[in-house]
Amino acid sequence: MSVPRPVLVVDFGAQYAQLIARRVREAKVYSEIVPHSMPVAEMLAKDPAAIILSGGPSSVYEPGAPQLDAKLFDAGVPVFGICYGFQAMAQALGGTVAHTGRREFGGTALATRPEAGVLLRDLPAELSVWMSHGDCVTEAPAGFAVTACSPGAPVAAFEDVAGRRAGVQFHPEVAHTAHGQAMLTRFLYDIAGIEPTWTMGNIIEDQVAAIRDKVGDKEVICGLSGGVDSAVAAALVHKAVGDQLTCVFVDHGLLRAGEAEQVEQDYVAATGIKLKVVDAADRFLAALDGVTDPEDKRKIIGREFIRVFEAAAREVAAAGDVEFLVQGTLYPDVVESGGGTGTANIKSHHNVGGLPDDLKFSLVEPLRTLFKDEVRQLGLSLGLPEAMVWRHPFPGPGLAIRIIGAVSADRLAVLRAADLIAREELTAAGLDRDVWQFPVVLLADVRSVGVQGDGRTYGHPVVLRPVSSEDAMTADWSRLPYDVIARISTRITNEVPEVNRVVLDVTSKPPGTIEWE
Ligand SMILES: Nc1ncnc2c1ncn2[C@@H]1O[C@H](COP(=O)(O)OP(=O)(O)OP(=O)(O)O)[C@@H](O)[C@H]1O
Ligand SMILES: O=c1[nH]c(=O)c2[nH+]cn([C@@H]3O[C@H](COP(=O)(O)O)[C@@H](O)[C@H]3O)c2[nH]1
Ligand SMILES: NC(=O)CC[C@H](N)C(=O)O
Ligand SMILES: [Mg+2]
Repeated sequence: MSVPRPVLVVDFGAQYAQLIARRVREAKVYSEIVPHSMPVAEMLAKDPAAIILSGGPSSVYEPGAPQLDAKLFDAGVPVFGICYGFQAMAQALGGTVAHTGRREFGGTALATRPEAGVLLRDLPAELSVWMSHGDCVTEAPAGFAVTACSPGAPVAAFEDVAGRRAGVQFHPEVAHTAHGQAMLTRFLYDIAGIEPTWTMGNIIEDQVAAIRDKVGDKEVICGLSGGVDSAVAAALVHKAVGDQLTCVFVDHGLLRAGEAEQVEQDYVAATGIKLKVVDAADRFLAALDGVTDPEDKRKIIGREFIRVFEAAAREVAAAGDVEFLVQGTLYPDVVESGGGTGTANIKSHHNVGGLPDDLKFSLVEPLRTLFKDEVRQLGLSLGLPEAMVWRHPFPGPGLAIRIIGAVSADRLAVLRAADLIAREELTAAGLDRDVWQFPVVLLADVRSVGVQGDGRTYGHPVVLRPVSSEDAMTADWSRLPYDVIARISTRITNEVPEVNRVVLDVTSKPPGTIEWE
């Protein structure tokens, strides 16, 4: 298999390094992330087609800030700097970076001179871009044309087209920057001269080869949830090692109505992969008894999953232990669990931060650097049914992190009933594909007074949390039609006796997250 020349994304500790790599893939160009600490000679040894310098939390002029070795520019490789990378590039090439006291965060108006370069050509002269900076470039290096400015950044973009170098203060990689993808492709195709030849097919080939290499002739189990990520991971592993794979579906008692039955029937029918179903509801509920702290719940669930996989592995293996566990882990699971370069722990996803310390399996996670929409495309390429590929995400810890308070069988039954109504009404309104995910949350320790049938009630509220998103990294609350919300509210309060109030969550992410715990 020939390895294409990579576009290297040099990570300066950015929130969005993976997002840059993902946008490059979207432009059908192969990319790899490398740490800023990698020596330039090592970067150049990879024969990069171009180099993109990411953002980062430091200030270039502070002692100890990650520096850019000017030797990078001697090799003639095309370079694109973003935010910190733009500032580091300016400094290394003799421009000036300063702290002017004017910070810009979020949507910012950009005034451009499209004709002065290539990057912004044919784009509007006024653009709304996403900024996140406190420092700015006040003077471009010699030989660079200034192609844009904003109220807080006198030099918001520069280009040296002949030298195949450009940079921007804003973030073209985030969905909120207008024409961001167009700018990145301009750099890749028109400045760096790269041909768009890389496809998802390459991911499949590469991963299948890597899995074969890692697993050899050993037995493998895969945690299968019925969600798209594990279905795609299992399909890849099945392609690589065939019948050495057994999938294990854990019914932990925290599932939604009808879910276990659906996985048991549909999955095997659609894929023909061996499936083992484990009923582990009692042990999960016992382990969660009385636990209210979200992180405690997540760690307990992560541990119990592994214990169940271990027991299942002992039954699956004809001889000896099963060494490998496949999980459908995606990049947002990793970065939210604090697994990025210097990133914070937001919540421990059960399959990453919630894994027990004594984990003995070697993990096989072919989707670990990808985002959900890429995984969906992969699923379609692998021939999985549309209904499986477009299913809304459902978190592994299930309804346990949608009951705010301790988890019990009674509370689960209440939430399950309310959740089913919300799902039914969303589907009936034909809105499934307009919504990314629709958690229903039970505020189990909160009660409020109501009046029903002329009598007083003292019941629990549920929260409707429909959101729109592209990759779960950021999200907004879905503007569902009021009549759909009204129907859901009426049905829940009529049909679920314990619930006498329905509220709507109108928080974006950030500052909220999608799930409440
Ligand atoms: N009930 C379950 N039984 C077995 N494995 C599970 C279960 N729930 C989650 N997992 C494992 O944990 C991984 C992460 O869960 P996650 O919910 O993020 O992915 P998914 O369920 O595959 O896809 P989706 O995000 O669409 O729900 C899964 O890919 C799977 O390997
Ligand atoms: O498998 C999972 N295990 C987990 O522990 C977990 N926590 C959150 N999620 C899902 O991840 C996405 C982002 O969630 P948040 O905005 O709530 O952080 C959303 O799609 C969430 O449903 C999880 N999935
Ligand atoms: N997002 C970034 O890369 C920020 C760069 C630098 N820390 C600044 O504040 O200007
Ligand atoms: Mg899931």
